[in-house]
This record gives sequence, C-alpha cells and structure tokens, in this order.
Amino acid sequence: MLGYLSHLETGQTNQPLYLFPMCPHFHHPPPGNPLASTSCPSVCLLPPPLSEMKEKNPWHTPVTIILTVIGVIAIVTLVTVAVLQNKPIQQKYKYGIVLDAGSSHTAVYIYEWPAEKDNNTGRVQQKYSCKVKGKGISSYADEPQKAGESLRECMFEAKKQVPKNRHGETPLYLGATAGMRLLNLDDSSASNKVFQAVEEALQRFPFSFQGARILSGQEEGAFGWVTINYLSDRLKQGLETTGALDLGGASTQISFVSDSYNGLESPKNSVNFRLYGNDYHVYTHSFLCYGKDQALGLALAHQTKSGPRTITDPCFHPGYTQTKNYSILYDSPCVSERKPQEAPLSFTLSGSGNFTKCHEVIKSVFDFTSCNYSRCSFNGVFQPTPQGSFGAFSAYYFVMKFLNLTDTSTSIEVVREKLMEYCATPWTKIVKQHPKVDQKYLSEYCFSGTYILTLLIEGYNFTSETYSKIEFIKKIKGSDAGWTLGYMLNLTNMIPAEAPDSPLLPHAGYVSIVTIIAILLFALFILSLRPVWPTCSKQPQIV
Ligand SMILES: O=P(O)(O)OP(=O)(O)OP(=O)(O)OC[C@H]1O[C@@H](n2cnc3c(O)ncnc32)[C@H](O)[C@@H]1O
Ligand SMILES: [Ca+2]
Repeated sequence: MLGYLSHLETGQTNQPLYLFPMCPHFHHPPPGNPLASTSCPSVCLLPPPLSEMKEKNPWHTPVTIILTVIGVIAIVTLVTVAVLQNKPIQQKYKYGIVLDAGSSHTAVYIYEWPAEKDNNTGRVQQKYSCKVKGKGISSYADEPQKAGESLRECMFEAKKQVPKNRHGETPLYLGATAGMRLLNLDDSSASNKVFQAVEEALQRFPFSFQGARILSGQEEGAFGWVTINYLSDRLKQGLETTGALDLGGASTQISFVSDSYNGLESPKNSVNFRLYGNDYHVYTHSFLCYGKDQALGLALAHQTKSGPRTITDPCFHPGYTQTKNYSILYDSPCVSERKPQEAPLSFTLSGSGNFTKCHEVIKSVFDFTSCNYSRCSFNGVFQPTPQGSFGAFSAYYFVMKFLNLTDTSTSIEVVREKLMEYCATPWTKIVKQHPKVDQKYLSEYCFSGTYILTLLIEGYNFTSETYSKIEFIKKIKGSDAGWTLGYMLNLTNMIPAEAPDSPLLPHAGYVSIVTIIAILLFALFILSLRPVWPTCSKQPQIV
C-alpha cells in the first residue's frame, strides 16, 4: 500500500508530521521513532532524507526534461492545429442578386453568405441594395426598351459589388409584383414586351441570369413571411413565427401562422413549408389594388363617381389643391370599369383635412358585407383572426415612421387622435415643417396613415390588443424586410427541409475541451514518470 508523506513542521516539538492518508488515522509518532506507534497496519518505508532527495531529484534527469519539453510542444501543436483546423482563415462569400420590380420602383438586392458552408446553409445577409431611378418597370408599357435601360446603373454597381471571380456563378433573378400583375391583366402583350426588354438588359451582365417573372400574390406574401422569420432566426430555432404585413404601391399582403387554420377552410390561402425540420401552415393573402397608391385611386374613384370638376377630399390637408386627370386616374384596371360617363378631362381636388370623413371614404373601398367562410377580412376573403406578433414593412414602415406612430404600445384611440390632428394641419404649415420631404409623399401621409389604420383594424380585424403586437420595421439585422430574400432562399434551396446536424459544441467550447484534455493527459503522463515513492507494505512492524 502506498502512503503519502508530507514533511511539515509541528509547532512545538519541531517534529516532522507524517501523514498516511491511505491509513485509517493520521498520527503524530513519538519522538525517536516516528513509526513506533502508528496504528496503520502497514509499515511504510521512509524515503531518504530531504537533502538526499534533492540531490537525487529524478525530475531533474535529462530524460524527464526532454519528455517535458516534448509534451509541451505536443500540447501547443495540438491546440494550434485544433484552432486552425476549425477556424476559416479568410472568410469567402458567395452571392445572389434579386431585382424587386415593384409597382412604384425597382430595387436591386445583393445577398452574400459564407462560401465554405456545406450546401450553402450559412447565414445569408444583404450586402448591398440599389434603388433604380425612375418608376417601376410596368410604367414603361409604352416604351419597353426604357424599362431595360433603367436597370443598367444599379446593375453596373452590382458588378462592382460582387467579386469578379464570383460573377459567373452568382444567380440573378427578377421578380415583378403588382404593377406588372395589373399591366398583364390590362395588356398582356405590353407586359411581355417589358419582360423581353428587361431580360435582354439583364442577360448582358456577367451573372447567371435565372429569368424574370411575375410573382403570384401568394408567393409575394409567403416569401415575405419566410424573409422576416429567417432573419430573426425563428425558423432555425423552431420558435413561434412572426406574421408579415407588406404594403406596396399596388397590392398588400398578410401572412401568418394561426392555430385555428390548417389550410382546409380556404386552400388557396394556404402555403405549406417544411423548414429546418418543422412544418408550417402559413395563411397568406394578397389584395391586388389595395397597395397604397391603388387604394388612393379607389378612394378618388369613389369620390368622382359622378364625374365632378371639383371634389373636397377629407384625406388631404386644408389648403392643399391638385388637378387630376380623369383618364390617368381611371387608367388602372383597379378602377377602369367605374369611369364615369362623360367625365371632363380633369378635376380639382381640394383638401379639407378631416380624419373622420377620410376614414369613412376609405371604409367605402372595402366590402365588409359578403363572407362565405367562418370569418373574413374583406371583399369576401377568408382570414383567421390575427394571431401572434407581426412585422409590418414597406409602406407600413415609411408612413408610420414619418407620422411618428411606430410605437404600437400607443393605444389605437391615441393613434386616431394624432392622425386627426395631423390631417387637420394646414398644408402650408406641413410644407414648412418638412421642406425636404418629397411633396408627393408629403401630401399623401394623411391618406396613407388613415388607410393603414383602417386596413389593419377594420380590414384585417386587429384589435387594441393585437395591434400592440405589430412592429413597424424596415430592416432586420441589416437586411431589408420584403419578399426578395425569401424568394432567393427558396430558389437556391438554402433553407434545408430537415434540421442540419449541428456540431456538438461551438468552436470555442471544442478548443477548450481539447486543450483541457491534452493538459490532463500530459499531467498524467508526467505523474507516471515520478520517482518511486515510499511504499507501504505488509511487513512486520518495527518497534
Ligand atoms: O409591392 P408593389 O405593390 O408592387 O409596390 P412596390 O414594391 O413598388 O411598393 P414599395 O413597397 O416600394 O412602396 C410602397 C409605397 O410606398 C411609397 N413610398 C416609398 N418610399 C416612401 C416614403 O419614404 N414615404 C412614403 N411613401 C413611400 C411608394 O411610392 C409606394 O406607394
Ligand atoms: Ca413590393
């Protein structure tokens, strides 16, 4: 049996204290013979005196020193290899480009993600965005060539943003939304010509062009939902998802997951995803003509049914006047059938700035009467009650940000009061307060704010409680909220259906554990080389 010796000085007697932890008791042996009265059944052979030990210290033998040095070098090498092996020395990226050809404008988005991740499963983020000058591509119906040309400036910029060696492998997509949907309804040959022109323009760039097409309203809503839940990591972590509210110029989308909706009641409003091992039944609907520009057109059409020369519009500030052309207003398929017979060329709109009356006008553009389902939003469209949190982006954000109404903890009543006050503010005062804001936008914020509130409360049935769960957002972690990212993630298969096998430990944890184990092994190795200590053996007791 081995004993352990601690050579301590006892206070009074200056006697060494011998400890035998392997024995049942510790003893203070009597002077003279330290082993005489030990009750340990074993007899421990004493080591040589300390002075002798020092001289013969086996730690100081060349073999031990060499082994120690080798051990230290081995540990340093092991840790260095572990660190270098697991950490990319230089981050390399892959890229994808999506053009959002909206009704009001086109935007180019460049996304990037780490190149070394298997199956492109690394985190995708927005690297760059460029707003194309001028209007949306659908406005070039009469001169399609210009639709293609309009994209060139941003595309040249995109060429600079993506490293040259990645150009050929970078997918390039163009998705068009409600503006082109309306043009296609109105004049499909004009819509085809616009697509031809933009395709020709995009093919001239060195990227891997994957085509230009019109997204369905369902896709637009569902990919907006994917984008915001991807960016907030809710999909990967299997967390409760956030609904998505997108307000464009010509259409608007609502998408969310509801416990009470499994897709059966109205299958056309259902989109199913299996993402990271979870199934999602997303309710989604897109209202064509209910984007904020087309909704303004609907409201104006409602007020000009009889073809008047002047109207007093409560959705515009007192003192604001504008002359509007009947043929331009009624050009859109959203209102074209309602064009009054024998209308003059134009009418003059004079603002009266009355929120309550504006609210009434806006309500008249919704049909709340027909519903063939258990519950509806408006125009006979099925919709479950809004559930959970929501992210509201695009014009929801632009408008509410301008109006200082992004704080949804403010009660709906207070929001109404603020809008009431804002709408009643004379136009001259508004212009003075915001000299730098584009006057087209500035003149429409009263209408837009009132429209947003009406759409959310009366349209989608948000209540005081659920309204507070809406967050008006522009970006999430540096990437714009919108359908483009979700669209690209889907087309490049970048969200796996099943949860990927993640490493057991994060990089830092892995390196720490390897280091600790290496040190422990080394310590054990050194200990195994220690000198032969005194051994306890079953020998006759010395007396
Ligand atoms: O989705 P669709 O319907 O095709 O339209 P879009 O994609 O072009 O629509 P956006 O979200 O880009 O813009 C929505 C509306 O917000 C307007 N808008 C853009 N910036 C704005 C700002 O700073 N203030 C107010 N309105 C703004 C724009 O003119 C549109 O009417
Ligand atoms: Ca849009």
